[in-house]
Amino acid sequence: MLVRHGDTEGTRVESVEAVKAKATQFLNQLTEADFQHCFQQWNSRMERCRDRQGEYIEGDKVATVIGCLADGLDNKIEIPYEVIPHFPRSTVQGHVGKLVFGHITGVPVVCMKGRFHYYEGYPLWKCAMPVRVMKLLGVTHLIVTNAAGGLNANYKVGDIMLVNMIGYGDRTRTQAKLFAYFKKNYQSCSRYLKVPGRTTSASGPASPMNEAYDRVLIDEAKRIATQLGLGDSVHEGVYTCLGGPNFETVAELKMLSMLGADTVGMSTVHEVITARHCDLTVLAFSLVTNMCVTSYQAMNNPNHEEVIDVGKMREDVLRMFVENIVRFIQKSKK
Ligand SMILES: O=P(O)(O)O[C@H]1O[C@H](CO)[C@@H](O)[C@H]1O
Ligand SMILES: Nc1nc2[nH]cnc2c(=O)[nH]1
Repeated sequence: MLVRHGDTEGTRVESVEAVKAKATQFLNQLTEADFQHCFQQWNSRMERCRDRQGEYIEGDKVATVIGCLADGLDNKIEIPYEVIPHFPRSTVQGHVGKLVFGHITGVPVVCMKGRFHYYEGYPLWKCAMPVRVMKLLGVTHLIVTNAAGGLNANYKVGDIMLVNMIGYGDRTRTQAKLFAYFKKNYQSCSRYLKVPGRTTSASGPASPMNEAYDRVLIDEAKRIATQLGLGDSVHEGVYTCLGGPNFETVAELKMLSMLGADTVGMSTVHEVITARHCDLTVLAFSLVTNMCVTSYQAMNNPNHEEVIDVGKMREDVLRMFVENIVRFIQKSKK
């Protein structure tokens, strides 16, 4: 499932408060039973899909969060978020808001056309909810992509960075929230997700994150990059997620740089935490859509248009890259 590079056409910063108000109102009405109901609905909806499409539910599936990939899938079935019970809505302008099922080189996949961000007013558990839905659909591997600012001075616009570690601008609060959520919903979630070997504790179920990003997939992705002639433009590094929707101040970037961050974005981390909690194998990468401005003297400013343009410019490369990774995943499971 991944990210709509080239799919985002503007962050509706001005409407965040309105979205927050709506989301809060919605959440206030949401009960644990609703959440369970949502998964049950999904199961039965997907059962109906299976009747029609057979192979979509059977066998191993890969999920990618990549909007541009969704367009190129074979045998597409599109399900708008609106018709999925309790599913969030895409509020970022240009995010189509559809789950797209199909095949990449014969492998069944589901892609998100439009993902959810904290800055849209959704709580993090809700931003990551599609990952749980994917687990329910039988997904085994999650390829998460993001548009990010390049903080590492050796990177260039258009480069790809394979994520090998986790960071979070507001990590403690984020994790506390996620744990609180897991704790509250663990029993019902685990029943549906069939997460083996997980136990509750005072702080919630523990998911080790030190190997969150699968080493085999990272190494294979690097090999594929070399094979595709992308060698010099593909790196491995640390992604940091901040809340957005604003880009960072120079001071924040200096601090993140000192802490060892290589790219900076506004997504991915909560999705990966959730994916690991339900035992999905994860590969994540950033597309460097702009270089972070780390000098007070610099005259250029990052902007969303640049992010979109670079996403579009690199769409073919991303597609080729992900197709090869998907092929490897399929081969390695035989
Ligand atoms: O993280 P993704 O969703 O790839 O997109 C990133 O790019 C946008 C900023 O232009 C923000 O939405 C930020 O989150
Ligand atoms: N936070 C953040 N997100 C981005 N998404 C694309 N570029 C950037 C950036 O520079 N900072």
